Amino acid sequence: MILDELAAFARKRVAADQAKTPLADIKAQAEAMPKGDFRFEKALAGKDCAFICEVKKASPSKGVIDPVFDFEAIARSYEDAGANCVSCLTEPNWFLGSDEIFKKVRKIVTRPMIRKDFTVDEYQIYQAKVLGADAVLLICTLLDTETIRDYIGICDKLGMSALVETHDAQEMQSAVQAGARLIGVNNRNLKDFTVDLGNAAKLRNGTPKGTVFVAESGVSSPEDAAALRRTGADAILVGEYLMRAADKKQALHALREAAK
Ligand SMILES: O=C(O)c1ccccc1NCC(=O)[C@H](O)[C@H](O)COP(=O)(O)O
Repeated sequence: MILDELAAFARKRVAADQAKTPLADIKAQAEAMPKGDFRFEKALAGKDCAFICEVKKASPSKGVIDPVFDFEAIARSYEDAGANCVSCLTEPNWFLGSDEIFKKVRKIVTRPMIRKDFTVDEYQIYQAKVLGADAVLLICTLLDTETIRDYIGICDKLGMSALVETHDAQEMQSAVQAGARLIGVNNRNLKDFTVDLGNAAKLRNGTPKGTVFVAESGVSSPEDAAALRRTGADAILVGEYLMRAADKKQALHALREAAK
């Protein structure tokens, strides 16, 4: 399964990074920074549907999405379009992302940013903080409940948000038990890449009151955004649709209008 490969490669990357900068050092760097104010989750908790706009060149399911990938121009257009938050992939092998891209996007974007990677080690949370991230992704398929709780605890100390991603009822239960405040439902099945926008609707009721609920993946039209909003999404994470849009400002405007 691709997720196992992504996780195995993430562990290798962590080992290589640790050889250069040990855990104690990256942790000290992160803890010396001003504590964040959880602005990622706050930015998604308004009364209107919020949008997390993603910067990604490629994905395992789609291959290369944007061969030109002028990520600085993309970042500028998301900023100008009023994205509530920005997601930036740093996974290098399948998504063709990098920490360097994240840092450059960070310089352009004033909105809260999530470092989108496959978190398998606490090291990556400290690394994300040092990169300037406001949030990290914790995928339930890759982490047990206890580990998710521990990682949320690390994020809390740093003032960062944790977007805890689920795909089924069991994972939703794990996210809730771990104390997640920001829960995503991935509409894409990461085992076979099929997309079912109904997945978010199916799992919406499993989230406790006060949780910020994010519908992730598979939005390919304003009608999709409208449907997800009707199911109770507080926020929608959109990647490919915006990446392929020639006019990102207009595309985000249309999604926002539809989700009113
Ligand atoms: O998108 C994939 O192919 C994929 C495969 C394996 C693990 C994760 C994957 N996607 C990561 C994402 O979370 C999406 O980039 C994100 O939800 C946006 O999805 P979309 O709007 O469909 O581009």
